[in-house]
Amino acid sequence: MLRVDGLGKRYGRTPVLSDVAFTVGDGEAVGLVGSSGAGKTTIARCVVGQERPRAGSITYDGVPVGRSRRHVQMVFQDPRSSLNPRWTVRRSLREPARNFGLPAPGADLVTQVGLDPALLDRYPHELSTGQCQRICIARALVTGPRLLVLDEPLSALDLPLQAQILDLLDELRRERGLSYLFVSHDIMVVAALCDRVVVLQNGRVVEEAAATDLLTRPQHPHTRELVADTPRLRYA
Ligand SMILES: Nc1ncnc2c1ncn2[C@@H]1O[C@H](COP(=O)(O)OP(=O)(O)OP(=O)(O)O)[C@@H](O)[C@H]1O
Repeated sequence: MLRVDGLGKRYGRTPVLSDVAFTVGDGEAVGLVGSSGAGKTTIARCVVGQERPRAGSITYDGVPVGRSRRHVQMVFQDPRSSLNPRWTVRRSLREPARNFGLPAPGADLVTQVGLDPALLDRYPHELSTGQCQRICIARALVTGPRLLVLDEPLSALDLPLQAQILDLLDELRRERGLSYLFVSHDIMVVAALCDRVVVLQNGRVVEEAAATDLLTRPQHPHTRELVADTPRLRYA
């Protein structure tokens, strides 16, 4: 289980996170929503150990996250810029395995994310954005993680592709028993994938609820705003 407790962070004198606390249970998908600047990416980066919080603790199964990197992996917003343009897909997938002294992944990993293994010898510029995001998801799976932190993984994609990647994430979670911390400004996308949602405003948690309750009975005014601001037709 991921446990975030009393998390605080400042950039210079500006506080960006204050006393943030939540958990992500085994096999659970938790959404982190909030408008731009709420602190979502900062939390995601703290969870994967890319940022050091000023206060609080983040543990995975009781171990500080900095020491459980293999089990907590991240998928970023812009798949194209998060792949090395000079590396083939094969190399991008081999690198995390090498870092952790694991065997190089085979073609089956590429198949699992819905791609043709022939793509292993291609470069990112030869792939579509959707294919790049599938490769980034595959890359995050190389170390056999238990938790994926997904930071706006759909925002570079058009709507039909968003739905496809959501389906893939849902399937991978069921097959592998993964947990997700899914960061998004879009409460509908989060509700489509997640069991539980944490709502953030100005670096504070203002509401936490089951995904279904959040849409039908939002409690906090900011949650109501987020629900009202999102087009309702998608993923219905
Ligand atoms: N490296 C940094 N230096 C200074 N301020 C930063 C830095 N990174 C983020 N911030 C500020 O911290 C606050 C939270 O940013 P963060 O990116 O975590 O929000 P967010 O909810 O992910 O927003 P968005 O949806 O726009 O990505 C913002 O006010 C942002 O300007």
